[in-house]
Amino acid sequence: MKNEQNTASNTKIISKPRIISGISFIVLSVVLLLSFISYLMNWKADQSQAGTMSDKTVESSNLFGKIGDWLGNLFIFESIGVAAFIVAFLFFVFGTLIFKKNYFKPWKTISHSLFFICWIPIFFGAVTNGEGVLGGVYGYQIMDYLKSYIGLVGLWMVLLVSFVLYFVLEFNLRPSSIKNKLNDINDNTFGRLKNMMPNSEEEFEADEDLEEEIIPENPAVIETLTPKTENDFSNIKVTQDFEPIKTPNQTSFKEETKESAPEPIILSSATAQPQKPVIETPVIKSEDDFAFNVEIKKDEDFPVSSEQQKSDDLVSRHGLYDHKLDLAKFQMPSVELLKDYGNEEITINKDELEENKNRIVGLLKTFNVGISEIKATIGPTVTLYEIVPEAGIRVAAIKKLQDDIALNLSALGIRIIAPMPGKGTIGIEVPRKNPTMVSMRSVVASPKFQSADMDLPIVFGRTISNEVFVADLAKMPHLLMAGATGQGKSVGINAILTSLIYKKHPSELKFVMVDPKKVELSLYSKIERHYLAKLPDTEDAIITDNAKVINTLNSLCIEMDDRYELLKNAFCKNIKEYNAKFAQRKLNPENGHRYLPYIVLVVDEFADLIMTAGKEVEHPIARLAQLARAIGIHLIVATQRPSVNVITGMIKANFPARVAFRVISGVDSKTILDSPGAEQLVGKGDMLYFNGNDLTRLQCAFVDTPEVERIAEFIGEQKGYSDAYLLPEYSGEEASSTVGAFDPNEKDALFEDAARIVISTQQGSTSMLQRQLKLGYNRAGRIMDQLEAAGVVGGFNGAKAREVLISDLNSLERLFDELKGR
Ligand SMILES: Nc1ncnc2c1ncn2[C@@H]1O[C@H](COP(=O)(O)OP(=O)(O)OP(=O)(O)O)[C@@H](O)[C@H]1O
Repeated sequence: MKNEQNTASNTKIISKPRIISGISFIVLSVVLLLSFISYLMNWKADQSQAGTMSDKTVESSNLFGKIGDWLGNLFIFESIGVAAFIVAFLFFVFGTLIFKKNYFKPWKTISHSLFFICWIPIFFGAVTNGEGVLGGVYGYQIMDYLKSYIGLVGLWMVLLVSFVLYFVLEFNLRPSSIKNKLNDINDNTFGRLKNMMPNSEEEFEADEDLEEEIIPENPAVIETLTPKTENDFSNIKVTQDFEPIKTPNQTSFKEETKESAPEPIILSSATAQPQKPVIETPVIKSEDDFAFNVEIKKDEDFPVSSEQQKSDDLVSRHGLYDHKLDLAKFQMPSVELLKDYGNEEITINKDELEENKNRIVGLLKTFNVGISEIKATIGPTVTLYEIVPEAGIRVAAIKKLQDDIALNLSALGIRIIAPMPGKGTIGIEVPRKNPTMVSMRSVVASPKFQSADMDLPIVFGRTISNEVFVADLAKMPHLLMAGATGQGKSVGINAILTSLIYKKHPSELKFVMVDPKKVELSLYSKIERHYLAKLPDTEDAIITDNAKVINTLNSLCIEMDDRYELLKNAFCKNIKEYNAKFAQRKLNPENGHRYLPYIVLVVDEFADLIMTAGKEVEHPIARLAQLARAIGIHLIVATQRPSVNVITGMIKANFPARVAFRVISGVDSKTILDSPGAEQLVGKGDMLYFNGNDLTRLQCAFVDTPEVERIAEFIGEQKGYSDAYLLPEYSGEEASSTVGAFDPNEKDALFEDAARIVISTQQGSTSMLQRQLKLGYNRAGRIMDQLEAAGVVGGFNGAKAREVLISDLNSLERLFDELKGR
């Protein structure tokens, strides 16, 4: 309807003079065409009549009489020979253009025509050497002129070269496109011929070869597009009422049906070259014994892409790819390997409970804080007293009493949570006199952990309400741990590693272990050929030398980049999708695809590393922390000294999940958790877990060294891989040059504004800073260097913009605070 209206309005726009001139041009083109044809047929007679226009006694043999003669003589004989037909054609083109019909592209048509109007007469002049009318006088004379200058051979060369050049320039012909065209022709003709022979083995192989040639990189992704047009025949139903068409002869309608039905097109993502599949045509035999081929497109008729077909075939022959097959007999460690520490049931000491309650109530009363309700929840290490204050009592007033309450209860580790998140209460955590130990065995055996449907489940221990607490490292996606010496950090790391080992097969998980203290992680060397990753040509998988850490971190960055490349080629968003696709045999190992295990980097004493290697360690860690989550590299970084020069803003910004064991001061607690509280913990695995939003107090599960040893031995005794998982080689020269340390005194006045612009636009570009802040290049460049030194952006990256290392403005503000504190 809309189209009709459009056409109607289009017709109305054409004015009468336009119609008249359009028709005139078209009529003139027809007159010219017929006159020229007629002239060519009788040119000798017609030519002899030239100049007898006014003589009525002389009769013309041209279709258009003497005018026809005259036109033919003028355009063909006296000028451009048969190229005159192009003039007639141009008149026709002008006519259609006046009618606003876009049958021809005006400038292209004119330029093509002009070329041939020049070339054809000379060509025919050279072929006929001036005999006849094909080249016209113009053609002959130009040819003659050229011949006298450049000779006959030169003339032909000019003609040929100009002809070839014309095609090359006009149609943008290049050797590659010619090859593609030839392939197309080959595909369309020979391919079709082959397709006409169903079940032919050669046909399948040929297609497969062709497919492989076209999509070498990623043969897996082929989309099938089914054009849904008005002509789509998918809804045609052959019913019993169908009356066969009766014709006396044997007739086939196959050709006709094919023409009208649109053919499905297979578009390969790599080449986007359409290929036409064969559609089977059922043959209906009519009474009259003629073959009537009807095409019915059913869903199953739509071709499955050959890659899909291939992977389906492979899966049906060999089943899904099993990454565990190399170590098919590997036995996961049993819970029995962990020590049973006896009864872990929480015993309620009513006297202790009552005493604490009375003290709290009494104390609050002396400070005029009325309580309407009090409730106790007993956990393994602390008891949580939840208070509902009387109406009108300010939370801040209770918060202020924290020290007084602690003093009065004469207990370490009192923590006041005012208000309790999600509840209308105030929480007071009071450590128990006899805490219950949480064994690793009890939490590993718990249904919550056993049935945890997570990529990298970690069972930390138990919450304040004695529930098993399980978190997914893959979601964190990196973990920062801090705690003063002797407070349970090493046990915590062992608990994390043990949880992962209990849940993941060696083919699914690899650890890169950095242990500057040399003794903490040495137990794990026994599982080197099962669970550890290392640099090629290194002896020990567990890295104790700080110089080697830099190489390993940079090698992990290369592994990360390689993995991103693999994911990109496989059109996958994350490692999970990628591995699933690999298991379905959709990714060809010959193209570098492989099953990707998760890699967990564990750094036991980060402070030590930062002190010795500084930015050289900080940069790759920050880079990994920022980018590695999608490709399955996760970081666990632990430190004894949570000071700001160890846990820098750049590190903190990229580690949303944090664990704090007991720390020495409130400042340390603020550094690690962004809030106080960790200094109030009681130690021995009492910890706070911060997931970026909520703070949860947990009792870490206890796993002793002999238990870890037993697990490592159990795994180490089993058949492993021939070597540890090898990381990509890294040669130190690749290390990027770094700018000096950030100096707050030399900070540009616009430093913070510039940082905010960079973070909000996520573009580390100097010219963008120039534009936004209206600065000269030098100053913008200086600010960019300062941003790099502060860890806001990455190093200079050639022509590309610098990598932005901080993802949001909140993290940036925290970095500013931290920089001010330096
Ligand atoms: N979850 C826990 N449950 C019970 N006791 C614990 C727990 N964690 C630690 N402990 C006790 O605290 C001691 C010290 O723990 P751990 O070795 O983990 O400390 P650390 O923080 O690693 O110290 P360092 O940094 O000096 O190595 C342990 O030997 C153990 O007795």
